[in-house]
Amino acid sequence: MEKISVAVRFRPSTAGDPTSERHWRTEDNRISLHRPLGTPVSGASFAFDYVFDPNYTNAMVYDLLIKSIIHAAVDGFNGTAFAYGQTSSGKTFTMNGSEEDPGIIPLAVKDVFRTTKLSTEREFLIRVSYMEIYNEEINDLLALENQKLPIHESLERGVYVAGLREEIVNSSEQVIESSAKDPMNLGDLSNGDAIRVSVLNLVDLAGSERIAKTGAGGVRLKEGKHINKSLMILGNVINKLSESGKQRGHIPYRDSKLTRILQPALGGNSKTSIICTVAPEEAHIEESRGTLQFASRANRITNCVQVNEILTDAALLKRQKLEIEELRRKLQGSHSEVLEQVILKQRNDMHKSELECEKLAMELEEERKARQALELRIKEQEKKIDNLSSLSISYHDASFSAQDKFDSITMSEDASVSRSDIMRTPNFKAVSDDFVVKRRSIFTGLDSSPILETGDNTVDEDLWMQLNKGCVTNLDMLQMTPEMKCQSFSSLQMSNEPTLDEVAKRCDCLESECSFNKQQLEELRGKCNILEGECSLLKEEKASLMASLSVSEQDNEQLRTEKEELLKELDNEKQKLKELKEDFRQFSLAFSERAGLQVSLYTKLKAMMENMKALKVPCDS
Ligand SMILES: Nc1ncnc2c1ncn2[C@@H]1O[C@H](COP(=O)(O)OP(=O)(O)OP(=O)(O)O)[C@@H](O)[C@H]1O
Repeated sequence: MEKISVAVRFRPSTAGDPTSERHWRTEDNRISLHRPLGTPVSGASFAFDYVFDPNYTNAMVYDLLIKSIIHAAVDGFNGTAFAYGQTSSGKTFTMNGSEEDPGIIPLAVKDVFRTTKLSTEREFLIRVSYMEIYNEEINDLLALENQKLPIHESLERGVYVAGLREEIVNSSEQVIESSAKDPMNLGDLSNGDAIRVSVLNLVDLAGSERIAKTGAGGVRLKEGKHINKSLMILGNVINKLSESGKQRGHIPYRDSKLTRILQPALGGNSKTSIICTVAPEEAHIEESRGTLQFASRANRITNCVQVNEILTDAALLKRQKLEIEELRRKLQGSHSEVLEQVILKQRNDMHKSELECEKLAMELEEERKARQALELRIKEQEKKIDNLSSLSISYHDASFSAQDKFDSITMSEDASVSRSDIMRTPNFKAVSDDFVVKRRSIFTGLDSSPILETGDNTVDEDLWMQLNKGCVTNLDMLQMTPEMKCQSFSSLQMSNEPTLDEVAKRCDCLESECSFNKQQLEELRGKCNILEGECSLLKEEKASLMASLSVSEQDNEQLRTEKEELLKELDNEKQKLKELKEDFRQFSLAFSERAGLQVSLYTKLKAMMENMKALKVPCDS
């Protein structure tokens, strides 16, 4: 996008009119209208790309405003420069200039030839046409028979005047001086390459003043009306284009020949500069304000500029080959492959996480089993503890009954050994010499009371046996240690069943084991919870992976479709290329046939001429 450049140019005031200084004041690129006393008029201050006061020469105006357009035209961009302003404000002076101060058209023409000659890489063909728009009719000024020419539009040429003569020129001297409209085609002929064709319009418009002000009548009035209409539509087009996109609406390019021809220059594909000429005198203030408003609106227009290329068959072939290569490259390095890799990676990731999930599930299962086993073991141990406890209680009861019995047979001299002491700590209290078993040779009649009223602290062997109810005891040992203390008694008593001490110890042991197992169980539960959490996280991850996989697969599907379309396009292009090659071949054939025909015609003509000459000779003689 490129803005239209707009400059305002003041011509010198007519001799002896000092009023201009008082009204228009310029400062850099600003102009403002002031009252005779010097106060600024509101709404009459303007800013442009350039403001040229009368001190600026045409060459300076050209350098600052037009030169870049001319150089761009040589590079293949369309260019337009036109002057707009009321009669006698200096349009023609600006566009054509004088001998001493050549205007934009001669300066541009010279510059075109100078620039094209400097170019060593490209060849140029310069064609010039020259026309006027008069009463909404287009007349060719190079071929006066070409009148009322129509405007056509085509894809290759855009908008153009059909039938307008175009002269090929090789130097600036050959270019016909113009004062109306001067479109110049700059064709860049580079062998085998695309041809750049740019159109340079250099336009000198008619005066923009209102027709009533001219006081014209008759033919002049009709002419004025057309000019007026044409410029009014130019104003409308500029107005519309200066508005923002939505408000813009329809642009009435087709309402006049001028706007139709200038269409590319106004909001189209062209670099455009407008020079608005202003007459500085007081009498022209209103017209000047109108010109400045026009300029101000034009300054808001943006064009869309691009190089114009026309392709020769060879260039077209080359271009299409490049396009096909490009399409192929696109297909090879297409995004779909990248996406496929992404999908593959996602699948791998998903597979990994599935495996991890399975592993975790197995671990969890093992942990669960271990927990169950542990719980079972704990239960068994608790049962055992219960059993042992009950056993301990029953044994305790039993020991008490035994004790009671012993109490009755023990001639205890130490009353300090109490029942409760024996119950709590059966081996704790040492009872000295209070009970000693003594072997007896003959023992009978023990049923009711095996305790002998011997008066001493010994019992015989059989009694001992009966009291112990078959416990295996080494009585020899007992005999050998007849003075064995009560402390040994319990071991004798419980040779086959655990002692209370052992039971208590075992209980303690089992309890500690149980509490350790419980602790372990707690730890396992915690571990299980963590594993379950991890497992659910993995499940979530899996779900999101599945979702992204399905999105990727959709993308892939779309890309596959695109790829297929591209392949179809490629096939079409190949087909076109084939057809073009065929056309080219046909064309070459036709061309060579024509060349042959021309040669034979030439030979025939030559022969005829010679015949005629031969016939003529006898006549003269
Ligand atoms: N910048 C300038 N410096 C010197 N003289 C100028 C300048 N601009 C215009 N003039 C003179 O002013 C007069 C009117 O200028 P010109 O003929 O260019 O006006 P115009 O706008 O083309 O008028 P019209 O619309 O009738 O063709 C001419 O004599 C011209 O030489």
